[in-house]
Amino acid sequence: MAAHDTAVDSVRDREIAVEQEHLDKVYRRLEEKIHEAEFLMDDAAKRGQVGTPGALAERDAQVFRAGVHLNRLNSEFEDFLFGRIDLLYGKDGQKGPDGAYTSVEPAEDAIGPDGAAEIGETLHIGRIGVLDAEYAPLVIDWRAPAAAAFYRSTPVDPGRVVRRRVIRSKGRKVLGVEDDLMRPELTATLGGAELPAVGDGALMAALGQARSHTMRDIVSSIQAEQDLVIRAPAASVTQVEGGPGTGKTAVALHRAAYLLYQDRRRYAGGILIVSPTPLLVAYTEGVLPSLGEEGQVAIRALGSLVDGAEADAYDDPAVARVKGSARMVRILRKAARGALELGETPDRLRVVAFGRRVELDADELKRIRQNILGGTAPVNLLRPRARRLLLDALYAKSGAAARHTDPELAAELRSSFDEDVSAEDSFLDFLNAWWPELTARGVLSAMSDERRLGRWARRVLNPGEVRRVARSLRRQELSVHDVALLDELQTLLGAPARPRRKREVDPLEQLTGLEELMPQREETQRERADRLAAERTEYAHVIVDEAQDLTPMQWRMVGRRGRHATWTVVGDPAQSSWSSPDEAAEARDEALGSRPRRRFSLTVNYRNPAEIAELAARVLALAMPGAESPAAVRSTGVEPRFTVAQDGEALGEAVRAEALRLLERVDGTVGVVVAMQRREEAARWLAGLGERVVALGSLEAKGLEYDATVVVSPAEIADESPAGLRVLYVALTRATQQLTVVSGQRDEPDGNGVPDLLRD
Ligand SMILES: Nc1ncnc2c1ncn2[C@@H]1O[C@H](COP(=O)(O)OP(=O)(O)OP(=O)(O)O)[C@@H](O)[C@H]1O
Repeated sequence: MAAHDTAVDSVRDREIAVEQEHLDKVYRRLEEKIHEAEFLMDDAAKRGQVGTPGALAERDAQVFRAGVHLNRLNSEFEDFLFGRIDLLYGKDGQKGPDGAYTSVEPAEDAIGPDGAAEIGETLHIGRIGVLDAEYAPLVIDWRAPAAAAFYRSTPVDPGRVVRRRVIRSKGRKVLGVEDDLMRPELTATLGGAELPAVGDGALMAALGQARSHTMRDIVSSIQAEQDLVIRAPAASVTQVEGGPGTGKTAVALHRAAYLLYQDRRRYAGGILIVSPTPLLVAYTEGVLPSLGEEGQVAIRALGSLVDGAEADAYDDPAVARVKGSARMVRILRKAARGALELGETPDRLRVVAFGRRVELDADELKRIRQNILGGTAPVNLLRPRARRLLLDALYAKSGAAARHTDPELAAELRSSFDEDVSAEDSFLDFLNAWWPELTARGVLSAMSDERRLGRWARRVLNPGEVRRVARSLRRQELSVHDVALLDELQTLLGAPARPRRKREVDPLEQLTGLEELMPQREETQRERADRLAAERTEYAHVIVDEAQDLTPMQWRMVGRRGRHATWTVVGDPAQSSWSSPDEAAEARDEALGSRPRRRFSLTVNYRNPAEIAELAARVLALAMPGAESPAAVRSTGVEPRFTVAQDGEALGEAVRAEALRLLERVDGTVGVVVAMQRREEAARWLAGLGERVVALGSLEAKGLEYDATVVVSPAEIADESPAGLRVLYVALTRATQQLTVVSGQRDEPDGNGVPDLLRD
């Protein structure tokens, strides 16, 4: 080893030892706190044995606090200290509108004339804050205002930061440090000794790591432009655009954690994160617990937003195009009302009142129905009105009204008439049949009858569209697009009155603190989020990921969940798989209303190496001429690979061989992206290759990433739908390291195997 390397290593070792010392101190403090918490619980349990109401209440409060504390400490114990900044002397910052400190300039005399500067303050940053026994911070929470400098400082705009350090640790052991000097021109000293810098920067180390099937948090390497979004004030709408791999999903998730930290009370109303697919939900939902949240956040796929529905099937593009379009609103309105006539609708009402037979015939009933439906109120909620108008008509027909002129007597007579008639079985049976309680599922399946749907969709859909939609609704399973229709129907029908669940009053149940501590009663974060979500119909903040993909009907569905919310909307128009972006934009504007918007854009691609980004840019130029690709932050020197296969069996063999080859070359995951109709076939091609490799339909690849990907037949993917080129762009931007494109004949590969669509 060269002398120079040895010297570097010894500096590194010394710096690691310095951080180890600090981490040890933090752990000692955490242990003290755990002992305190345990003592409190113990003490509380003893008091509990006394059993007086006062002691019980006190025990409850203490146990609760101790329990929460212990839970937090235990779950945050791993790897929670990750950063450090060394700052010049300066004034305390002032909070800007986004909660970050704005006044970050050093004091006037912080830097000497010769560029010498003494470090005035050192802050350590972690996933939660820890104070020492004197209440001085040992670690500050990454979301605290003072931590913003860790993310925002750059050599161009360093503020007070001289050195930013990322600390890597595992359990109690510090493994490494990576420094960035923000003011390399200074001769900075700390406690009289020169301030050293080691490592090549933490970002690159993070980006080069192998990918697993779940996303990691990026708290130790959030970049300045991302931090601005994460801490943007929650008022109104925060709109974020950025190309593939610019961290939109990561930023959206960290923003949820930040908002909760910053205003826990407000966001106890819940944060909803809407994701396009269950795969992306599964990929991202692990990120939040590691950020220390407690279940106020619900991550839902578009197909699971409606209670009781869990859809992940896709309609074929032609059907999806109709079902997602705002044209459906008119059809559903008709269906919700027309469905009243579906059963055996009686065409005559006969009752006996005051000893006489009174009857309404078909014409009279029809008029009454039209009168009731004149307004826009939800159909199920019109039932009381239906009852009243029927009674009015029966009363008028009975001639009883003529018997009394005295208003008081007339009113009495009328009410005893109503009582008489309403108690009659024949009247109740009639009402149930003539104005049945409708369910959204029932109406949706009524739409599967082609003739009926044709009537409801007259002048909205053409006969071909009616046929395809009706046929798709005859399938057993719900599709993702059906869910937005269900939600619309639920609004049009009005919720049937649901009996409120009564909570058993069990004194033990009320001891929330005990719940926290007893393992058998502990809810997982998922369960808690599910329960809170089920009880919630609206949220305090709604985050929409991959927003470019929401159809107009989906925007309406999501909009209902955030009528009074603030919003964060992240997306990339170039990745939109919806064929009519203008129509979707209109629906989005309707959902977001006139709230003011703040726009941000993210410009750096952290996922794809330059070699892959460059290939994808060719497709972007076809899909959206003039659109700019984000700049790739690194390059690997490995060019994308092209292979050619005949369609059919040879294609499967070529794909399998490529997947095997890539499995040997990367440590993490391999994703094989095929056109939607080849999904099942592709799963068979890859059978037995193990869990590291996954087959995906083109639409399922949204938002995900793999160490290596195989994109199968670009032409097939591009031809799938009018938005096919944009879907292909998504497919080509999933790899963090290596990409192989397998072409079939249809791709018209050239002599090098490069398909027509990907040629320069
Ligand atoms: N500051 C960062 N530090 C480390 N990794 C980062 C950073 N920002 C983004 N990444 C990584 O880059 C990858 C892409 O991020 P993410 O999936 O959030 O991008 P995206 O903009 O949502 O992409 P797409 O539009 O393709 O879905 C992820 O692996 C993420 O962890």
